[in-house]
Amino acid sequence: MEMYNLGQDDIVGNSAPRQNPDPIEAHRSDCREFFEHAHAAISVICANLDQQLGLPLDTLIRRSSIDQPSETSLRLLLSWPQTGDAEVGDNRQITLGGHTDIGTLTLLFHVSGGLQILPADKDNVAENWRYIRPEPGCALINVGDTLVEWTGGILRSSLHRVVTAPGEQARVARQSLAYLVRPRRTETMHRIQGSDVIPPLGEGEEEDTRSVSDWAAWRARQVMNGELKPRTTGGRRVVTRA
Ligand SMILES: O=C(O)CCC(=O)C(=O)O
Ligand SMILES: [Fe+2]
Repeated sequence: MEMYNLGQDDIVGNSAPRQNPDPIEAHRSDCREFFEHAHAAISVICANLDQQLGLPLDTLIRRSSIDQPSETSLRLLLSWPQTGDAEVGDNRQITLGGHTDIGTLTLLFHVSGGLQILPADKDNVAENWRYIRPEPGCALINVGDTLVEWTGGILRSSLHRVVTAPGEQARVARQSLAYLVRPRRTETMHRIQGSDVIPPLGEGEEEDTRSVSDWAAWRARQVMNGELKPRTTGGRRVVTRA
């Protein structure tokens, strides 16, 4: 697996420009347009979530504004074709290990198969992972861990991974794009207040006062050191507005 992360701040001008590889530098304005479109799509999703969560309109999108510094990025992923016998399930290679996305929302653009999720109530064994078939003309939306924390576990971030695609697709390179939305840097991990849907902190629960960046760095470190096993989190049942 090869990947390259293109920073939103770099492309839209929230920070000094970085020197990216030539094919990107030659298409800076296309990249900017991509970020703007992707952000517009995220705004629609956030507005719907605001409504469902009983929050004032724009609560969520204001926390991920495109013109404020954040760690939002566009990840370009490439998995090389698998050599050998990929038809046999056990021989499939895992090219991106099981994880949850750390930010708020992810827009995933994929054309060939290979993405799998582990349904929330299932054990992490090979036969329980399900392929997610790409739908022509559609992007896949993932909820990330930050939104789970902000909503007191109402929203769910699912464990997912990339393996060799089924059938003949195993013989072609797989390319995908993940627009990984992170909150603006000034935001904290405090649970969102002012909603009658998001539960208040319960007994024994403590407010997480860390900045989103400190929290994300801590979490990534924990996963890397093996102290935290990535798993699906959140998904509390609540009554939402019609
Ligand atoms: O390439 C894919 O389909 C998934 C990528 C992904 O999960 C990620 O970059 O976080
Ligand atoms: Fe992911």
